Amino acid sequence: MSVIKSVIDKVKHMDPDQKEFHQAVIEVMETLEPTAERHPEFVKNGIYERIVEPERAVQFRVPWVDDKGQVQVNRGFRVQFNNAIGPFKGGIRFHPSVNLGIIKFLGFEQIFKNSLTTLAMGGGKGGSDFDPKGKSDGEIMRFCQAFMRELFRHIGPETDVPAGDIGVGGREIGYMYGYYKKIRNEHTGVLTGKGLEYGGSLIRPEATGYGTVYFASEMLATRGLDFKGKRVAVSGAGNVAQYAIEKVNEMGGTVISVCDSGATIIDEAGIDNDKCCYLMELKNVRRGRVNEYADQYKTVCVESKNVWDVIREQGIKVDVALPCATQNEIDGANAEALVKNGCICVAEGANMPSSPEAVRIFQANNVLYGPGKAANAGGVATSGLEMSQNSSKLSWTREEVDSRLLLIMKGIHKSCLDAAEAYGKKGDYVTGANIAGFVKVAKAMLAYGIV
Ligand SMILES: NC(=O)C1=CN([C@@H]2O[C@H](COP(=O)(O)OP(=O)(O)OC[C@H]3O[C@@H](n4cnc5c(N)ncnc54)[C@H](OP(=O)(O)O)[C@@H]3O)[C@@H](O)[C@H]2O)C=CC1
Ligand SMILES: O=C(O)CCC(=O)C(=O)O
Repeated sequence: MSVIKSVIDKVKHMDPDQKEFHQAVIEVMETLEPTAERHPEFVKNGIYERIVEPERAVQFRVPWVDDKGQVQVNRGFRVQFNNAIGPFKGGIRFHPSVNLGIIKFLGFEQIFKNSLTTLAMGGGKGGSDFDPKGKSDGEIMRFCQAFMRELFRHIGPETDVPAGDIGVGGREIGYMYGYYKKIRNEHTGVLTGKGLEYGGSLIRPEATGYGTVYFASEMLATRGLDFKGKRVAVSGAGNVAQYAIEKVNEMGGTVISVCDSGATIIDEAGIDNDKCCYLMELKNVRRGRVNEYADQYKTVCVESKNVWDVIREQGIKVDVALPCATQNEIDGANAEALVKNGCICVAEGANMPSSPEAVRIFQANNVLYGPGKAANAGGVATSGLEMSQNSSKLSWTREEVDSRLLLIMKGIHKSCLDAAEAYGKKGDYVTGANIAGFVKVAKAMLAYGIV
């Protein structure tokens, strides 16, 4: 039996209920077969067995008091997956669906993504099953403080540097950083995505969305195409979606959709910059639902369905798809429909938003398909730039950070294509991203011996 198959079997056997983690491991491992043939030293030193096992995974109790004075208890996690090339690095997710398997899938993906950025960052991820929806600002603050009351002992600027993800934005980072500073009595780059006044980087809020569009633009350029005049479907309405919309508008495309977990909006006239500002205020300040957008602009609003279901059911034409909400939002039927409706490019702002069947359909139909670990790496890359600025106690201009982000995304695109070609899979961004990300980490692990 090949080492790859035996690693996959072992992962399934050890944690049978962690289905998202299995999905991520299978997707990566199946493309790494040729690296085992070319690098027998990786096999001999157990690199494949070791890379699927987190360095450590911490689970903890998060007790907090709600506005009615009642004690609530949530579960917190931090999975420190691999620090071969730098401190553990990856976001924190607050969402009721969070469990150990989801955090492990995200932490595992982060290893390869962070490696692709070329910056010195290992892979990690954390979160809680806490649901921020409908909570008051005071409740969010008390929860963030309770979460940090345990997390602080596991993190540090040279150890593990968390950031935001679903349900964790600037407000939550502020509360967590403020509490860390209080109990450790130190001002240090222990979190990224911080406010500009206390060590954050310009462009970090924009970086994941902008980076995804930069990556898509590079993919389109391989076929002599660009965003001008393209109809673009975006899912989600949060951080990544908002700045993807802003960048698509700048590049001359028309974004026709957004969604949250309550509804999908189809705006045939396009979500222009004014409407995007409205969406940002709605989501980031008023913390409302996207159906208010439909009331404001008299657009189509389909309750309880995601963007991809609506596009399939209504036969909506789309040139470029940017899934920016959550894992497995595009299933096989949705992928078939996107292909049928003319989609030529999919760049994943979210982590693992396409199911394995959807990925197969995109690739079989020659769609330019950019997996999340490459396409959305701009967020963590800019977190890496925030860490650099914190270490040197400097703040770079918006132009400087954005130009570095663009260069990094171009570099990731090239690394994916180069690795794919070097391993006989020309144009396959999945294989390219996995191999390019993996080989660097594997070589570092090899250098350390068995630890
Ligand atoms: N923030 C970052 O820097 C990075 C984020 N990512 C990934 O991007 C994705 C989005 O993250 P981000 O924008 O930060 O998170 P946000 O919390 O800011 O936004 C998430 C958006 O997706 C929607 N959403 C979540 N689940 C569903 C669902 N099941 N159906 C429909 N809509 C849903 C949310 O709606 P609702 O509010 O109703 O839940 C919300 O509008 C995630 O996969 C994340 O891991 C990747 C790299 C970096
Ligand atoms: O900025 C970071 O550290 C993490 C971003 C993130 O969570 C991700 O890339 O999925």
